[in-house]
Amino acid sequence: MPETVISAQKLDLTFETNDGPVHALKDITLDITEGEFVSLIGPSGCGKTTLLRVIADLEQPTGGSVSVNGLTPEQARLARAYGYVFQQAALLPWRTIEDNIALPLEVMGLDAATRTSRIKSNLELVNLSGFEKKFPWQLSGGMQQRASIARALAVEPDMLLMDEPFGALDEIVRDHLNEQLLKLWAKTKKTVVFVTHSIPEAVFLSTKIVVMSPRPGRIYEIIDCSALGTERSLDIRETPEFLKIAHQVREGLKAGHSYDD
Ligand SMILES: Nc1ncnc2c1ncn2[C@@H]1O[C@H](COP(=O)(O)OP(=O)(O)OP(=O)(O)O)[C@@H](O)[C@H]1O
Repeated sequence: MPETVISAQKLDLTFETNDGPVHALKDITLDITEGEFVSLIGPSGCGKTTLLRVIADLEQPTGGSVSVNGLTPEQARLARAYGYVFQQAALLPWRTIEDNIALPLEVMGLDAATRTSRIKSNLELVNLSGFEKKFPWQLSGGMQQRASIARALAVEPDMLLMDEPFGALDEIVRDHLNEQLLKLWAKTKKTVVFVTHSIPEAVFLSTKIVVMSPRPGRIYEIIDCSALGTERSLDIRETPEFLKIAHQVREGLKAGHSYDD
């Protein structure tokens, strides 16, 4: 049996703002097992990013609990259990690609030889070998995101937390990166938690889709995508199985949303 690596139990988070409390997460209970690819999907403001940030110890819940690899989020952060990839690549413009990837490795105190070998192997993984001496601005948006994925992987985390990493890219580049990410996931066997607004992206990538709804942010439905198998090419998007799951997600989003309006 695969192990549960992320477990959220009755998670609640209310932000106190000048306009009053904002109930960002309500009663979130979710288990993610090792090696799963889980997407969080839902309309703007339903708490996707907040949930990811709670897992990453960037926000503190006001109720309930989360464990990551059996640790508290803080312990898991200190143990570098996960790499975090943001919507914008967030690479330092004055550092080359290799120096950007080296940064967290320097913070970890790794020696130069280990740093060099991790930079090399992770740039290979994201098909960016040969670009180590370039600066971020010399790379396309898609390449910059691949570099930021390499940086996240270089610390050798068990899991990747990805907050709309391809949201700012055009659809053709996004399709390509989705295919590459799926290959990378198959190769590295990391557990991935992935925030997206895109139904096709969620269905294409995921083993499980968490449909969320807003005000307060909560889980409306969890949809299993294992019927699509793990070997997926973009052509799969034309198949009845794919369209059926996409329809189910769309219906879930509609139903979850209308609940409030
Ligand atoms: N630091 C904060 N202070 C106050 N309110 C916040 C804070 N962070 C998020 N919120 C509010 O919490 C709710 C959930 O926000 P969150 O960013 O998690 O949603 P989301 O589903 O990721 O949205 P999007 O798809 O637009 O990124 C929103 O109403 C948002 O305004």
